[in-house]
Amino acid sequence: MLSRQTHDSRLVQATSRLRSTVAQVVMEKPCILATTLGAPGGIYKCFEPCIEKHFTIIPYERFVQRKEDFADKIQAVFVWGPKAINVDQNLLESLPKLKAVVNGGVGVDHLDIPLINSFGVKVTNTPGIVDNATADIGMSLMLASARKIVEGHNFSKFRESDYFPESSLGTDVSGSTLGIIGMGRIGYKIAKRAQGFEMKILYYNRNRRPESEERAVGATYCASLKELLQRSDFVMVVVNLSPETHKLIGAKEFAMMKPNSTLINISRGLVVDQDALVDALQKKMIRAAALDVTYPEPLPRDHPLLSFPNVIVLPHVGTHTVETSQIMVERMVTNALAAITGGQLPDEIKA
Ligand SMILES: O=C(O)C(=O)CO
Repeated sequence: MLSRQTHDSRLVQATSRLRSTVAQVVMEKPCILATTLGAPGGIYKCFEPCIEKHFTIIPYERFVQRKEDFADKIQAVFVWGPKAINVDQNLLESLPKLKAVVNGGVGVDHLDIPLINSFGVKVTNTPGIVDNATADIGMSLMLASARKIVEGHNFSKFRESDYFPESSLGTDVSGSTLGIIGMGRIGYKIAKRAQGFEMKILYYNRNRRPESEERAVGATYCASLKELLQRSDFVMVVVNLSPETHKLIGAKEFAMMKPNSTLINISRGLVVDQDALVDALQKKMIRAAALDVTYPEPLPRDHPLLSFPNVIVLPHVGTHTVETSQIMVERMVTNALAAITGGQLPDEIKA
């Protein structure tokens, strides 16, 4: 029989061996820097197992505290859309082994791709995966605004009398005209859905879609933004943010819209001039607005846009479903693995 002392000392040795093996295994996996995935929204927590199969996750907050321990181990930065930390010169200089900046979502306007590429680092996104969820949020916002869903809910919850006010009357979606600005993959999915609501569909896009595609969703091309704005009851903004689309919808454009029209923005906040939107709402130049995106995000709680009963503001949740986010994370992992192992990147974006 072992003495108690020998037994204890062997136990200590075995535990320490186990710890160092575990540490070694953990460290053998490539490290990724997780920016915003670990934000209070908890997204990162939901998808940890999928990432941890292949990588050791270094949350940004831990990295900042112990840069010297992690800097030369990190091979990919995970960025969850525009709410991410800035992948700037400083960060890039501090990560000598970095192979890829892996973005969850399709828009990459928050990334300086030429700068990142100049460090020999690749950039990827997750195209295609986000289309249905983002189109759904556009439809949800249009329906919720038209039928005053948020106001109805607030009435049920906070009412001071039992009489639903006259101002609670909404507006019809079925049979009305939807103008889609930006007819890429998401715009097209919106047109498909709107067809089911028997809407007249107009679109404005850099390139006209082939006639067969227009026919398939019953969409009519507008040669000018002005024509679309003048004819639409609902204007849905779906373009990418670029120098050409920065504040594309401003005072001049609001003046072209129908007084009973609704602006829906599911692209990027900066495509709409928010001061001009506040002004248009104050002057009743449009009926309402429904926004998934703003600048900044989230909007400060005392922002004038939050004071209008006819404005709905979401905290940029276009892709926030369990299913879509799961597939996005899986795709981010695939892209990161490809970049680290020198394989073919499924979704590389070049400057
Ligand atoms: O995919 C993106 O870029 C989004 O922002 C979805 O809302």
